[in-house]
Amino acid sequence: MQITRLDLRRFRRFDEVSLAPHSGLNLITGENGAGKTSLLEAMHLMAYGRSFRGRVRDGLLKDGATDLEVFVEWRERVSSGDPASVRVRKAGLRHSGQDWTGRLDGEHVAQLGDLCAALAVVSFEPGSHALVTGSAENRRRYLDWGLFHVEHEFMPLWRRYARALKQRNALLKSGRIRDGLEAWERELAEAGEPLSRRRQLYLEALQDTMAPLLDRIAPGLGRIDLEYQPGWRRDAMPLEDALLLARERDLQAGYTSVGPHRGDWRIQFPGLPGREALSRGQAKLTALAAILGQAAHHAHARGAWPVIALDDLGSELDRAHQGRVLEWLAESAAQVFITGTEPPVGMVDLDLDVSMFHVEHGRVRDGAPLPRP
Ligand SMILES: Nc1ncnc2c1ncn2[C@@H]1O[C@H](COP(=O)(O)OP(=O)(O)OP(=O)(O)O)[C@@H](O)[C@H]1O
Repeated sequence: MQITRLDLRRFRRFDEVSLAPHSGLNLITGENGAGKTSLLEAMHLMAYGRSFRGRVRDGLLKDGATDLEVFVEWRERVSSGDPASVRVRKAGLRHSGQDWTGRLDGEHVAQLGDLCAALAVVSFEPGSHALVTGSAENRRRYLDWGLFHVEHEFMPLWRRYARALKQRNALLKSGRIRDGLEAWERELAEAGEPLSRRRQLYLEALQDTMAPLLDRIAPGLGRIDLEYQPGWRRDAMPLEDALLLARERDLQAGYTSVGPHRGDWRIQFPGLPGREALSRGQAKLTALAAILGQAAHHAHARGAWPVIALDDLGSELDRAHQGRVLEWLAESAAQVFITGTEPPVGMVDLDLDVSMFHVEHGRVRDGAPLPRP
């Protein structure tokens, strides 16, 4: 996947701005507050239906404006037929007041999820170490995003599970346990068991891409093990039994305490002394390996790389670590966006082909070429 055009209107500080990125590495520089992150945020918004700067979509609309627009055009390889054939796709998103509307390839989309399914972007930003050190929700969302893009059957399963969970929780809250609680528990189990299995298999596959990647970019961290936690004692009993067993407690609490919605996964570092206390830089490298490993898995499973967006890559990583990450990125066939107030120091050491952009005064222009090593 390669984004060939990004247009923003009345988005954050931009009145109207356009970016025509290239394949491979794109570096976007600019002073603090110039709007570099906002450019990546707009791509992320199109690909996820939300910003990476929190759940709330408020604040995206330029001060004083009544609507915003994001337009993305990209090229992707057509999976069947001639391997060299590509198609151009276009997606638009408009937000006015409370309403969001989307268009994909000239057609109105019924739900923003259709845009998310079409455009695959993985984002890494200074808060991404939450994937390692933050709440389980970050890690579940990460797994589910990957599965959503590589397995068509995952989304219907996930929706079925979410619906049954909502129903069971509503019954628990109202105390009306005779109104079909058992049927909803069966439904939860029927959707939750395969959902959980898919997550586990996906995590096992990720271990194969992530472990060598982390070993390459941060060799000091040693071996890793990804450990899946299903959200109930799956080794001891099926989900339906676990729900039955938790029923009394759940009635008291008014919500469902077991199931894949409480699942999690962990990265273990068996060889690392003090492994519970990764430094911020180490946590950042680990989260970066998780995100890039997911991109590599996506490329393997789908035959095309997602777009990789790395906000402020240089911060908290020393020169050598930056260099290793950049070399890996340059060897991949992915389109990559990197932002920074300056070119990352690790980039200057390498003889890489980088397209340069500079954001200033609400505009994007071509940036100065990198100094050669
Ligand atoms: N809704 C809005 N309307 C107008 N300006 C906004 C809005 N939201 C954010 N801004 C401005 O946009 C800028 C933030 O942009 P962004 O975070 O993309 O900058 P950046 O170049 O990534 O900065 P840094 O290098 O400091 O991370 C700030 O100057 C902020 O005041």
